[in-house]
Amino acid sequence: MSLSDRPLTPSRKIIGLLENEGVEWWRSLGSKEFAPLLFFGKMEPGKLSNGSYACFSNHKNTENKRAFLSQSQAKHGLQNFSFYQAPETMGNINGAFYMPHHHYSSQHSLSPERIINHKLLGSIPESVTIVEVGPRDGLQNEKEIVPTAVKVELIKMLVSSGLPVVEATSFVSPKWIPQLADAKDVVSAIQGIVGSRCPVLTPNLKGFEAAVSAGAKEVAIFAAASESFSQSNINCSIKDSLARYRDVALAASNLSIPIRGYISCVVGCPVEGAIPPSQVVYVAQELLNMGCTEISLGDTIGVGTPGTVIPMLQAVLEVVPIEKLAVHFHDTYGQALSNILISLQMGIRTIDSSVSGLGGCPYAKGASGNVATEDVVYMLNGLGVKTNVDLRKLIYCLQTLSTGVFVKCNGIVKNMLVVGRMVVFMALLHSILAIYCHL
Ligand SMILES: CC(C)(COP(=O)([O-])OP(=O)([O-])OC[C@H]1O[C@@H](n2cnc3c(N)ncnc32)[C@H](O)[C@@H]1OP(=O)([O-])[O-])[C@@H](O)C(=O)NCCC(=O)NCCSC(=O)C[C@@](C)(O)CC(=O)[O-]
Repeated sequence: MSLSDRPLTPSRKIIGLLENEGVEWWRSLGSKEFAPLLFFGKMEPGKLSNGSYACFSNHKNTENKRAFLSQSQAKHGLQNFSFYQAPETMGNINGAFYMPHHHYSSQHSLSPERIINHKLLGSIPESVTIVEVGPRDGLQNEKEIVPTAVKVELIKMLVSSGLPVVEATSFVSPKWIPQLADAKDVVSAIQGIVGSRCPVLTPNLKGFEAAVSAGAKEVAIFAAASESFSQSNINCSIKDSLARYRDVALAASNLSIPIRGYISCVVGCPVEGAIPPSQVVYVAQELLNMGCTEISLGDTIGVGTPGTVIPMLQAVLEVVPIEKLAVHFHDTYGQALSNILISLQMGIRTIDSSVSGLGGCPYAKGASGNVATEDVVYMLNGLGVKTNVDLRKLIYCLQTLSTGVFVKCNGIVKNMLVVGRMVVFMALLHSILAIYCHL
């Protein structure tokens, strides 16, 4: 679950209108606290009962102030409320979202000096590189195929939020992953992008050559620490995969193309269960030897806890320099942030994540999405760690995902491109409710 999906809780209770005029008006009613709020789903008046006021306003509405509701009004007035809509936001959903103009701001109460000297925080790096994997890891897992133009738009929005690396797609067999069959078009369309690196996955030389001719400047190969997972994911043994990857790595090195190496199932496999750190170490050493510039350790099915992740990281750190390591956690059991925190405490500076927690793994049934990028950024902001990511822009991207372009529903992003379809549905629902209430 990402920030945007969470229900209102007492700790997230304050609802504010973020236009100055509205805030002043609200203040005059006695409210002292303001915070941006974002939520999805139908809003229940009861959840607004926080001793404050619920306020919704359409910025274009000259009757702006009347759109504010007092708490008691809110209880009765929400079925047809107008809501704040940022000028740049598309869509209109009855009770669906509230666009914040402000950052979510997580704060810390320690000065930089105190953080450095703190016994638990002192080893956390000053800055972290976030590798956004949503367009690849997220979209490869969607049941419906997302149109190329939408993918490209998503990548551009992610880049514009300041993410330094946005993994764009995979040059894999379209028979295996039809969702990414348009890899060539996606890569061609993002050629003008500046400011972020956009690597792509390549499972073999065929994929590597296609990626390079489409314009890819960085690639990633993906091995596994589990024999069964290697078979189901890339249809060969670990040993054979490493042989294939040596060819790719050599070709990449000849063209001075940086190559990242993934290792899947670093703590657990859907078939084999617990994976011993020694298996991860073996694959990591091989990837390093063939020239990988970075190694990303994937808890593919999200079963790791600090109890398994720490020994695995300690073992890998014996062979891979820390600056070459990245971590890639899925959030099946809500352990991703704790695993990231301990990775940071161990000095790791590269974190993979996926906007809105998109993802899963086509070959690991039940694996939930990657840790949500917005949650990672929120935590890092709170720790005073620099990421270069503008959380407001990221949230805007996420909202576009959830409203104009996709609708997120029970953890699955369904490609809708159907603001229209949705609005019609909502209008119908609204009419039915109105008739029902009238009767
Ligand atoms: C590896 C293969 C290709 C082997 O697939 P295969 O069927 O064993 O290979 P093949 O060499 O026998 O080829 C079969 C067909 O695929 C074609 N082919 C072969 N290679 C390519 C290519 N590169 N691009 C396009 N087409 C390709 C090839 O030309 C042939 O076409 P046909 O003659 O039948 O018409 C296949 O198993 C595959 O594509 N697997 C992809 C699996 C995948 O993408 N998994 C998800 C990514 S990994 C992941 O998500 C984990 C990660 C990274 O996020 C970290 C974590 O969380 O753990």
